[in-house]
Amino acid sequence: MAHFTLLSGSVASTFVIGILVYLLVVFIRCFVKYQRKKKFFDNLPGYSVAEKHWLRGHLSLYIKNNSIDLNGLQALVTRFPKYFRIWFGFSRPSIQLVHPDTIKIMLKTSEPKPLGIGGPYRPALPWLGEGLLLAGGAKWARSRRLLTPAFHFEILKPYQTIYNTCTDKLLGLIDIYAETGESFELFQLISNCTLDIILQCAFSYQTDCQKDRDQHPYCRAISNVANLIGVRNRSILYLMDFTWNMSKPGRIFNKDCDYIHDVADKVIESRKQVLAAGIQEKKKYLDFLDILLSAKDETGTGLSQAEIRAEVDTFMFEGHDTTTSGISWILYELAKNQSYQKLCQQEVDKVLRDSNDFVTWENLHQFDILTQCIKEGMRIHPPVPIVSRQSTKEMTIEDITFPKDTAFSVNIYGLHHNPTVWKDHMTYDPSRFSKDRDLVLDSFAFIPFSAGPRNCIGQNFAMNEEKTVIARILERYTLELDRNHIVEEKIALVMRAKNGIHCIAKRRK
Ligand code: HEM
Repeated sequence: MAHFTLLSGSVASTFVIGILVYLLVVFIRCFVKYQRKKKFFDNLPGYSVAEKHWLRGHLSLYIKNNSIDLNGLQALVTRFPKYFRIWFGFSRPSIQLVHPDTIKIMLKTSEPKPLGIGGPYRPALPWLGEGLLLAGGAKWARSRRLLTPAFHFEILKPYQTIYNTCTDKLLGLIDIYAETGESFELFQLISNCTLDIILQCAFSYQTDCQKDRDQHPYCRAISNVANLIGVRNRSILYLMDFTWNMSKPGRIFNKDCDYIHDVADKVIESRKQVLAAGIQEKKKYLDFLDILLSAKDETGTGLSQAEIRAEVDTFMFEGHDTTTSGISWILYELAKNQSYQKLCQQEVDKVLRDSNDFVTWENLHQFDILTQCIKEGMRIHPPVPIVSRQSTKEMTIEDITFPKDTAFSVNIYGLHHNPTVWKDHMTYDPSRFSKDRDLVLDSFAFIPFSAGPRNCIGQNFAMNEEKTVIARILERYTLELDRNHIVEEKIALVMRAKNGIHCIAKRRK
């Protein structure tokens, strides 16, 4: 018995020693790997290693007041005009690409989005699933092929009626402020209008969201989840799924996600039943859902219910906050630069002179100055300021071979404000985009819609919407900025205004 106890004691201690040795080996390997990674990334251009906090890395230099410090970012772009490295925490280096030469190497690939812990797209995953924005590899390639017909010009043409009728409602609301001369917050009004538009284009969903968005549970849920993605991205506390899911905002997010999925499932189901029953609906246009339901790949296989839902949700997300940001900041620049606003108004008056308050499909191609002003607005205030990728193989950029799994960001804001690419980058000068100007631009110098195989599939939809809404506003009003209100940019998933954009509308006719 004593012999057995002795034996089992020695087996146990050998086992414990074995585990300890194993843990030591794992620890040493991780440590060596980390030291190698640290040495490689520390040696790259960017914030100095001396400024790096042992836990937060360079986060407190880069992020101030819950948002990227734009002056700090500008200083980095000026010092390192091709790319720079930032340590997000002690173990997460990020390479920020800010020049066409470096950006095009990444954007010509279809490298996936970083969806791991701490990745900026991860919080959107429970809502959007593997829709086109977040999918990678073969799944993304198939979806991209199946969804491309949804943005054919024959499909987009009838949406002009939706853009115009939704803008009618918007103008009705601005009229109330114009009558009293009271200043109003532009971002929210535009957001309600673009939500109205995308709800109708995505699945013919009619709501009263422009009048009272918060009264409509679906619209309220969409606003909540979009805001809560930002909340999660800004706090280190919510990095892990379980801390997020247990937190109050996490629980609201999950509840609203379930509700949004439920609504989409019901709409898809009832549309499928109509199709199965062979009922011919009298429709003036095909919405995205119609296209998704009829899409088939080479083998004749269509999209599953979950896939269709993910794409509808992706359109809701990508097709609403982005256009809100674009339209609001373009109008802000026109209100600030009255001479360009006047030039646009003259052009709009001429183009729309016989059109009876309606921007037609043909009109869209007649806006030359307006298009220049829209592009310059999106250069200064890119609606999607940063997009990210995770490399799946080694990549050589500027003679440096970056290891597999490097986190890259295409910093569109940095690119559009890179003084080696854009002279007087802070000056609003729409003539940069004039056809008469012999400025030869690199095709990767101006990329509000990204570029390459993973560029924005909705860019024509977005440009048509922006032109229609802005032309109709300028036809009826002259906008001025409220001098008592300071407007500040805030980089989130889209470019926001910290305290909104307050302006005054004066009726022209
Ligand atoms: C001013 C408006 C818009 C801007 C500035 C914009 C910008 C962008 C950018 C920069 C990307 C690349 C994202 C990334 O790489 O992570 C993107 C992708 C995408 N956008 Fe847009 N977008 C706009 C409007 C729209 C609209 C209206 C829709 C749909 C109705 C849409 C649907 C998408 C989709 C589905 C993707 C993913 C494409 C893919 O990965 O294949 N976007 N957009």
